[in-house]
Amino acid sequence: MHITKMHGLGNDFIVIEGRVDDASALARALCPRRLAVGADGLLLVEPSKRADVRMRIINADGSEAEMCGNGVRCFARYVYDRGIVKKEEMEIETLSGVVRPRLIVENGGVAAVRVDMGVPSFAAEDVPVLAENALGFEVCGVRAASVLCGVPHTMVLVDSLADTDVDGLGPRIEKDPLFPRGTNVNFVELADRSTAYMRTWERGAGRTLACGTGATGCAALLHKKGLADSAVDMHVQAGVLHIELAEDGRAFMTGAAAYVFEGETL
Ligand SMILES: N[C@@H](CCC[C@H](N)C(=O)O)C(=O)O
Repeated sequence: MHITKMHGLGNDFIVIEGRVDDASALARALCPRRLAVGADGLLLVEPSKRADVRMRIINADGSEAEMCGNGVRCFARYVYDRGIVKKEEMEIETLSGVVRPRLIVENGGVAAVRVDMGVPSFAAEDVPVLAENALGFEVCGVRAASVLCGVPHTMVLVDSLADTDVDGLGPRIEKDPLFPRGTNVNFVELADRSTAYMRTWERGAGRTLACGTGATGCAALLHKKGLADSAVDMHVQAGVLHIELAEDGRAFMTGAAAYVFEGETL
């Protein structure tokens, strides 16, 4: 099987075209690090009746997620570079709806990708604890807030990321009964109104180096709480995601999408 390895700020994916019989089993076979190719998830390229192309994201543990922010930037670059979609602005169908990436092309190459991520939701049907959500609620002994940005996210504001036990607290919050679908967990240290630092523990993938839907959802939460402006640089471990929040609630994420290698599985 032909595979392409890509990453968005260190959040890495194996991109596969063509029919896959058991995507969950394939993710569990290919994603383990050291033992296989190694990745946070699979991105499957499929035809779409509603958009230019369809993206499926399968987490490393075999579960299927509704959306993936870093993944959709990689995916957009992939389908553009291969002529599967011959447009710099395209529509990609995901399980959470249609997202709209725009490729930023410089000197004939894709320098970055800006994605219209839609409107992050704080609605009662999307996040389980709306009444307290805007100001935070208690989970696993810490204050948190939730947002749906394609996938469910929980944000914990911390004074110091260096003093935060991401690997200890992350999996406990991910599986807390408060979140029937599970949740991604983002620990955020706010530096000023337009700069934040974050570390993420992902549902179905564990600790990752970056999370696009997480950065977008957290910027939207910070803005909603009055703690941040409408443009925020979210610093993840391997770089920066720039998030812009429009008056109508839409969120735009801009960041890199890079190739690692291509190859054939044995
Ligand atoms: N890393 C992604 C999110 C991938 C899905 C997530 N693990 C989930 O199950 O919700 C991103 O960049 O958004």
